[in-house]
Amino acid sequence: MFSFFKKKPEVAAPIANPAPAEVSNAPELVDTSPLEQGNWRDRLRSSMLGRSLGALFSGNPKLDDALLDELETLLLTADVGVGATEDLLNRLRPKVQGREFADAAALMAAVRGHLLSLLRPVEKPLQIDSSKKPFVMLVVGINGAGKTTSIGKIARWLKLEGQSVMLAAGDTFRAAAVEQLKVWGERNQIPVIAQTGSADSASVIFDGLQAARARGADVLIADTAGRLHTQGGLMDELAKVKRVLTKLDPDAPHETLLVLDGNTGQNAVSQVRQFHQTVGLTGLVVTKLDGTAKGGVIFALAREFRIPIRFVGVGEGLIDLRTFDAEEFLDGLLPTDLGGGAG
Ligand SMILES: Nc1nc2c(ncn2[C@@H]2O[C@H](COP(=O)(O)OP(=O)(O)OP(=O)(O)O)[C@@H](O)[C@H]2O)c(=O)[nH]1
Repeated sequence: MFSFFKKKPEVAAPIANPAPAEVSNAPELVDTSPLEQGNWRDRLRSSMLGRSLGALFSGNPKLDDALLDELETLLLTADVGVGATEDLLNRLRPKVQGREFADAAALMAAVRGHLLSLLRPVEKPLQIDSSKKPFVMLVVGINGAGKTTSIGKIARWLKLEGQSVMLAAGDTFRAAAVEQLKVWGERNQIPVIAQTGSADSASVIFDGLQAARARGADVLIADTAGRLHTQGGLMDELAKVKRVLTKLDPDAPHETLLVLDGNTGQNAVSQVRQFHQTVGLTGLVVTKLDGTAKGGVIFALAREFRIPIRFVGVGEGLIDLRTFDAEEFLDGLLPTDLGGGAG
């Protein structure tokens, strides 16, 4: 018998199931503009990778081995990772030695082309499969990565796309996280299923799925408590959440998203590995790329795991989410003012 039948779920927001047409008129929505795909450059320009590549390639430097050594150091420092850096350098070195690049801008264009080829395979936007009703998204990650904030942003985006969304407050460790989720829900008229005094995340999420089914919601997004990927017991709890969901829907969750702080550096690689082993990830969200994140870890992750990057977080506000677009990301990250053939 499951202990999660004992607690009575609490619904923290109006149980409205608005038709898509009502959504954009809902007065509670703070901002009804869709996700902006523009202004990536504004948001990403302070990243270390962008700034240091700009400095390296400006002033038309001599194209030689010393420049490539500097490029190598720069990429490693910006968390691009040893594998991805070596791949790039192994391609560039013979071309630089054979004087195939007319100037720094042409070399920069080759760097961009290589980085783009790394990111292309992970540029797979989230698709909500309407045959799964509700489509269940489980959101996991370490403490403070930005899970709850990202859920608020994704929920708002889905609602603007015409989906009816419900949230399950499965972060039962941190009372403030439940409150935070309720605030996101209230602002966007999205029901939030929570339990008072429950320590069992699986229980809340199970209730959430039952409630979402009962109300015919299109999407259920389940928050979970932050945990270190090295904490075996807490990781087991996530596996339990998955098991419990399959009691109601053998295919659930349909999307398991790991939220990663873009400032985490190479540790992100071990986070992805551990979470993937425990819950089988289907997508990544990389947050806080608007700050001074080094910005390179996305390349390391793309090369190592090829798990789709669904979204990136570029700020704390509800609209500060972007569906991952490799070209836009590179345009935002890489310097543009070298002149010549860097386009
Ligand atoms: N600048 C910036 N801040 C962000 C972004 N995403 C989240 N944050 C901030 O990061 C902090 C942590 O976010 P939460 O959403 O509470 O993180 P969490 O993973 O739910 O945290 P736990 O519940 O402790 O595991 C908050 O101050 C957010 O405003 C982002 O894309 N950019």
